[in-house]
This record gives sequence, C-alpha cells and structure tokens, in this order.
Amino acid sequence: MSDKVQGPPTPKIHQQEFESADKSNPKLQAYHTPLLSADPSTNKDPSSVHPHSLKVNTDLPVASSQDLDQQKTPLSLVISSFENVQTLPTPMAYTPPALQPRSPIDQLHVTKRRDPNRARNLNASPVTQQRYLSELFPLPDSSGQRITSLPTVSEAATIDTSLDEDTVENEKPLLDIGEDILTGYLVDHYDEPLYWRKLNEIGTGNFSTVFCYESVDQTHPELRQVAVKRIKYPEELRGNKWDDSESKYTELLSRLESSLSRELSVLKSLNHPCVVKLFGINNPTFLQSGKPLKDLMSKNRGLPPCDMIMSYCAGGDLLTAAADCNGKIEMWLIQRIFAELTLAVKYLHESRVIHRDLKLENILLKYPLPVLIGMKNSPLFLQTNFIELADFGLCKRIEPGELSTARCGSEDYVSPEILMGVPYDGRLSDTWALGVILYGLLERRLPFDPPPNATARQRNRATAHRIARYDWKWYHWANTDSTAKEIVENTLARKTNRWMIDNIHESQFVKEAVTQFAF
Ligand SMILES: Nc1ncnc2c1ncn2[C@@H]1O[C@H](COP(=O)(O)OP(=O)(O)OP(=O)(O)O)[C@@H](O)[C@H]1O
Repeated sequence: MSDKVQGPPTPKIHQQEFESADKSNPKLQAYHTPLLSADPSTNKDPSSVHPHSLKVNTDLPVASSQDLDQQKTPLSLVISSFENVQTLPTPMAYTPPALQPRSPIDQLHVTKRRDPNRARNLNASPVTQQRYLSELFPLPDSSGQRITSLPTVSEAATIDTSLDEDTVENEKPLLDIGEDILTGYLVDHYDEPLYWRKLNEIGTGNFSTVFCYESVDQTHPELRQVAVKRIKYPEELRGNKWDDSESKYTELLSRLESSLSRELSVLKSLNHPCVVKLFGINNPTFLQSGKPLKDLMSKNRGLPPCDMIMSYCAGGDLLTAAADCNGKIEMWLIQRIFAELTLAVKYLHESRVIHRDLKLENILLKYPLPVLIGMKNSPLFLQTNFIELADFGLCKRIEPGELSTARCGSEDYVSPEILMGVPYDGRLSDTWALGVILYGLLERRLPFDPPPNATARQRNRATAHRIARYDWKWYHWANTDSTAKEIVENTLARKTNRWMIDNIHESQFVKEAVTQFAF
C-alpha cells in the first residue's frame, strides 16, 4: 500500500560553503548536517547545537537557501572509516520553538556524536544532544525546549492503564540501601524487589547512560549481570527549578512521558533472542501507569530516576567493536551478524513494530569480538545468538499499511523518503538502514560518506545530498562477487523497488546462515 505513495521529485540541493574547524588538517573529513524543516513556526536554539555538529545548507523541501545561509556551526571532525572513527552520526534532533525569538525558518537538526570511547567508559562526557525528530504536522507553539523522542498524536504509547491510580497509591516504598545498589522489579513481578550492585558505566547515548550491574543474591543466572539504562531527563526538567504550571514544561513532560512509555511498552512486549530484553525496572509505576512521570512527580517533587534493567551484552556495540579492529571483520562473521540482525528486524516487522534507528551503534555483541571469533569451532557456535538489537527509543507500533510521518533517525542511515519529509513506510526505511549497515561492514565506510579520495567539492557535499541522489558505489567490492552485494543493491534503492525484510531473509546470503541456527 505504501508503495503507492509517491515521493516528491528528487530535490534540488544547493551546496554551500561551511566553516571548517580545522582546515589545516586534510585528513579530517566533515560530516554534514542537513537542515531540514517541517514546521514553519519552529525555531532553533543555538545553544542546543552540538559543538561538533556541522550544518550544510541544502535546498530540501522546506527551508529556503536564504534562511539556511544564516546557519553556521563548527565542523564535525570525523574520519569516515573505521580506522579513525571519532564521531558518528547521531539521530536527528528537533528543536521546538521554546523561548527563542522566532526565526523565519524551522529546522530539524541532524547532529553528530559517537565517540567509540563512550562504550569503553573512557570518561566520555555525556553528550547533551537530544535525539529527534520533526513532525509533518505542526507542534504546538508552546512546546518548549529540546526534548527526547517526540511521539506524535498517532504514535501515542500503548500503555497498560488498568492499574493506574490504585497501583501507584499502593506501591511499596523503595528501599534505600546505598547509591550503588539498585532495587528493581522484574516485569510483572512487582511485589518482589531484587537487588543489583553497580559495577561500571558501559555506554552513553543522547538519552541515557548505561551501566553494568551484578545481582546481589546471584539467584537468577540470567540476571547475574544486567545492563541498566538510566534515562537522562532533559535539562529543563531536571531538579525542581521548573514551574509545572507553565505550559511549555507540561508539553515537554508529556512528550517525554509518552516517548518513554512507548519504548518501555514495546520492549516489554518483545521476546526474541536477537533483541535486547527488558527484565525489569527500578519503579513499577513506569511500566504500570498510563502517566508514570506525572504520577511519580506528584509523589516525589521532581522526576525520579528511570532505570531500565536489560540483558547485558558484554561485547558492547558493533561500531566500537568494528573500530577496534579497523573494520576488518571476516566475511563469515559479517554474514552471521547480519543474518541475526535480519531475524531481529523480521521479528519486529511481523510484530508490527518499526525500529527507525537501526545503525551499527545499536547492534550489541553478546561477547567481545575475539570471543565470538573463538566460538567458530565451538559446539556453542550455532546454539547461541551473537547479537542483540537495542535502543527502541524511536520505535513505533504500526497498523498494516500505515505510513509514518515523524522525521527521525540517524543522519547516515536515514532513508531518502524520511529526508524529504514525505509519509513513509517505516519497514522500508528500516530495510534501507539495513543496507547502510551491511555496506558499512563490507566496505569499512558508510555508503554516503564522502568517497575515498574525494575532491574538496565532493567532501563538502552534504551526506543528505548524496542520500537524496542515491549516490553510493562499491569500492573494495567493485570487482568481486558476493551474495551480500545483492542485499545492499536492493535496499539502497528507491522505495518502489526496495526489498522488504522478507526479501532480505530469503536472500542467499542470509538464508545460508539462518538455516543453520539452533537458537
Ligand atoms: N544492553 C546493553 N549491554 C551492553 N551495552 C549496552 C547495552 N545497552 C546499551 N549499551 C551501550 O550503551 C550505548 C547507549 O545505549 P542506547 O543506544 O540504548 O542509549 P541512547 O541514549 O538511547 O542512545 P542514542 O543516543 O543512540 O539514542 C550503546 O551504544 C551501547 O554501547
């Protein structure tokens, strides 16, 4: 059904000059931040722009070049190969009007982040950027500040509201047994608290900091080590400084609440070996209430922490793992990882969930890469999954045939139709991102990076520009055959011809691996 929806013609994109943070170093390549726009009333908060973000003016459907001329930020210093990855893309961040003076344009920022050090806990400072998106329909003028995920009206979370007020009233007080001890409750077992001890920080994203915890009593083998994803609340909502009678805060709070509830409710409903598991939560209200933040705030005077207790992936994320070995991952392992990823996405799509943020950073390895490689000759090889797909902060439940409008995702992985702001089939945008991932693993660079040996002009061209023109090609694999190539060629393609997840699943490359799995 969605294929019948025609996108606009390929946009004309004007390339303009930008400022370089270090013009003296020819090795530094710029990642480009396209300026997109959806709501003419939207303005940008200059303080919200990540210092490493780069904006390049593009003539995409909604922003005039004159407006875009006014926007300049420092370069993102990125080397677009795994050898020297410094930052990689961050999801699009949308800045609602907030209290800023109104500007003639509205914007959707695609910001950069991704320092592989973040996953190695090398004092990576949490990035203050926020994820997200713009909507095709206008946001209320009162919607303030930069916020996490912005659910749309049509994307409201599916929450179990059956318990609501009573549950909240009768909830047991949390035990306070030291700041390194986490009290948590398993999903649907909210009467029995369990305890974990903090070990270390294992990752940080725009919306959360992730820690490794070990179980205090060690009774449940599966729960011995867990990842605890602690939600970072938007600065504006931290502490008790804000005035909850002000509509801009109320709006921000309800968007945050809706987004968080959606992520939790989807995660709670999923059960697949290749998808990260939500074991529990530090406070049952987050899973039980239809309005957890408001309920908890009224009791706590301020936002209480939200700690999601999840399955732990000791190998960290695939981007960092690939960077650690300069992207040199053997073909059998690429095939294995990609086949598992295909199973995960197939499961999601069959469960009517779209992920919308598929990328190397969100593919977690169950064990460190050398351990996985060592498992090749072990009996466990086919019996255990190697990856888990994580970060459901932008996911959405869809109805059959439903098109989405929220413009969200991460710069290098975003499909042309999302970029152009037309209603899109989220399943096809997910398979586009799968094509980007597989290309990245094969070529050790992302498909819409400036080409190797790029001219200055090519380097300056925005990623969005290349995406909108389907401008990618093979380099390492130009003269070599592989069954993997057909997947990339059929996913980094126009939506009318693009493969769905079942096509990928049926491809020789994936089928060969999947038919051997015993998990
Ligand atoms: N279950 C886990 N096991 C091990 N590491 C994890 C786990 N979950 C997350 N991490 C690490 O923490 C990082 C951030 O997690 P996640 O992507 O869920 O956070 P986020 O704030 O939603 O990020 P983003 O800014 O991409 O939206 C991951 O890239 C990964 O390195």
